Amino acid sequence: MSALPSSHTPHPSPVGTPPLAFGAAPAVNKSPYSMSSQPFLKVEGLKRQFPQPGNPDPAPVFEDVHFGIERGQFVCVLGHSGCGKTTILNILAGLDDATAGHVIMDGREVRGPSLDRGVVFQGHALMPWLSALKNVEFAVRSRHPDWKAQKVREHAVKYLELVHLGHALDKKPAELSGGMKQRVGIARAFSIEPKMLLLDEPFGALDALTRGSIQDELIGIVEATQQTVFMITHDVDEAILLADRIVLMTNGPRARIAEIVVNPLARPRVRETLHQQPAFYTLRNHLVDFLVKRSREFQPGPGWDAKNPPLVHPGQSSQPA
Ligand SMILES: Nc1ncnc2c1ncn2[C@@H]1O[C@H](COP(=O)(O)OP(=O)(O)OP(=O)(O)O)[C@@H](O)[C@H]1O
Repeated sequence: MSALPSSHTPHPSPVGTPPLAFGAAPAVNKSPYSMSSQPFLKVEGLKRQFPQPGNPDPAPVFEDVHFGIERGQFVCVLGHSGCGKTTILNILAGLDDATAGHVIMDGREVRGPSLDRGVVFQGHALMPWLSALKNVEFAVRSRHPDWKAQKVREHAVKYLELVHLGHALDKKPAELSGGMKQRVGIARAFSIEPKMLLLDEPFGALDALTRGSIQDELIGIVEATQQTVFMITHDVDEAILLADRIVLMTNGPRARIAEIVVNPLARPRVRETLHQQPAFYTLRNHLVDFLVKRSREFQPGPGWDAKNPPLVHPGQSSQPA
């Protein structure tokens, strides 16, 4: 147990809090080439084991997981099904407890759900009896219980407009398409202006066209707010489009972080022209090669250190993170 102050709050929902006003970004270290020794989010020695009936000591899903995220960084995690990505996200959200290790965010140990962290899951998790607006207002009120109704409404509308849902404020989830529901979920998570946004394959169930347009909206909001993001995806192109860094996990059980890949593609990134950048295919091939081959055959080489996974610049030599 760490002596650090806990970031646990009595709020039951992990929907988020505002360390920064919308548009007023803090100083951000977005350099893809440096990582401070005390990053904004620090994951140390994380391990998760799920004891089973008759087997109290099964192989852990993952172990010895260490990484950091700087404030304002967008980090994607890639790895095969079952390596523990969602479990890691749940632990970051404070919705699950690690068997060993801990997570420090902004100097405090994560020990439960908090409005400091907004979560968007693949399933939209909206309240079906409330309109899009009321769903977002509910989150805003939980974050700002002292705000008057008009202020709550204006704040909620602002975020729904950012995801182009200004015309659908009064529609209930059953009246919205899958993409629109995910947009409401994204507006809700951003509306409480969390210190950290956790996205668990939020676009996994959407068709390619809808997925592309929501990705574009996400890029716009993240750039405007300098939001710190941890996102799970199975889509290599999505990771290349969105991430500053891509965490590559080996297959489970006993999954670990093999390496952390630095995305060299300049921002702002435009989906339609990204593949024209010379570094695009080097990066893409590197990620696909990992998923197809190296994720299952991973053998730590000499000098590989779980506490300091190599920071890889595809096409160049690697260095410790
Ligand atoms: N509550 C639980 N009890 C027992 N086993 C669990 C529990 N939660 C997760 N697991 C197991 O942990 C492993 C990792 O699950 P997790 O969902 O984190 O993987 P993942 O990498 O996110 O997979 P996917 O990409 O398919 O979503 C799986 O084998 C899963 O069955």
